[in-house]
Amino acid sequence: MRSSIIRSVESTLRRGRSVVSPSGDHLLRRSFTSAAPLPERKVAILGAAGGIGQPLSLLMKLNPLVSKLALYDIAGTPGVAADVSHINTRAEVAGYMTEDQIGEALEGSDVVIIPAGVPRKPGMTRDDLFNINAGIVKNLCTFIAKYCPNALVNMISNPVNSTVPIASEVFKKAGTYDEKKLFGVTTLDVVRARTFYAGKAKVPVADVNVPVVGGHAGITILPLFSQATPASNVVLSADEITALTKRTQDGGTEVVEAKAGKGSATLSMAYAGALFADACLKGLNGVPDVVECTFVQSSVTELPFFASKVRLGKNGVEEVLRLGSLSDFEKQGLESLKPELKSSIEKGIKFAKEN
Ligand SMILES: NC(=O)c1ccc[n+]([C@@H]2O[C@H](COP(=O)([O-])OP(=O)(O)OC[C@H]3O[C@@H](n4cnc5c(N)ncnc54)[C@H](O)[C@@H]3O)[C@@H](O)[C@H]2O)c1
Ligand SMILES: O=C(O)C[C@H](O)C(=O)O
Repeated sequence: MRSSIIRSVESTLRRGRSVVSPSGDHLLRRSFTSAAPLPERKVAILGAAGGIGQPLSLLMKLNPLVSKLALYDIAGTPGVAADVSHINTRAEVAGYMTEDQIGEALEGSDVVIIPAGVPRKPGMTRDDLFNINAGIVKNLCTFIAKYCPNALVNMISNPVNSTVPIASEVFKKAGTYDEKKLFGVTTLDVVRARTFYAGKAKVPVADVNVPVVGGHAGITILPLFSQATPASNVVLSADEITALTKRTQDGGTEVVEAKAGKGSATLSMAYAGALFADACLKGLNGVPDVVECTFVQSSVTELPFFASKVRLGKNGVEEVLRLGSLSDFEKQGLESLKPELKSSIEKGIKFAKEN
């Protein structure tokens, strides 16, 4: 017997409503209150045949805000595109492989999501991926500047703390940089913080919100549990907050170790990437009050890039929100993360300038 949730998803899709919401906790929340036709929106995924790329392609095919889905990878895209294209949802799917097809994949894109590059193995830091992924990201961003300079770019490839600055430099060189349109995807940190907090605070996970600020690597990931909602149903000790913070910071490593050499988070990342892309599409479509944490050009601290809550709108970033009040523990965490984040940002900028 078909469950009521499946009937509800189907009827939501028929009405052209959003299936995933940026807060991730109300799967069927409507993105529009009127029955106005949805605008055409093209999404391109670069690295679409990979561990993240495949489930992300599936989730974007399920998103009724997407009218065209372009799947690009250096290998394997025809199979992924053929497979996903059989799903009876709105998005028209096309697969592209090799650089002579990347222009067609990118042209007309509103949002470009980049999960291209190598993942970690146990014992590695995200920065250990720099040597390979910096070149991949730089090359892909050169094509973005050429074929879809106005697209919102969602950078997933690690190390995000460096790949976002690399992208900014490539776009600056090409004369296409718009700081409102470049995002490091840090949604997985928020997804993890929500899950871990709900377990300890004994509150329903679907209701939880926790801002995560800073960057996306180790101690640069700073969850603000003092701002978590709803309030905990049990008193959380300082030790418990420290443990929750550490678990959020080490969430990626927890998965890398559990996968024991077979890569890093792919399924939870695809979910998080789909939430963030959905938020970008809603912003572009004029849905009000779409707020997500993301790593962007920022003046919230003295660092040129920083993750914090950002209001998304028709042009991408509408407003970078301030951090709000922090506990003493979080203030300390903020000061401790700055040197590492600064050096990762500078490393990315230096690479892009010299190569
Ligand atoms: N931001 C985050 O929170 C987050 C979370 C998880 C993983 N990641 C990062 O995402 C990246 C991808 O992870 P994965 O598990 O999907 O890896 P994967 O190896 O499974 O897939 C990567 C894909 O990228 C493709 N690729 C390589 N070079 C390319 C190029 N020049 N153009 C297009 N495609 C190219 C590969 O063919 C492969 O299909 C890694 O760098 C990983 O560290 C980030
Ligand atoms: O940990 C990784 O290497 C992948 C990703 O950044 C994550 O947070 O899961």
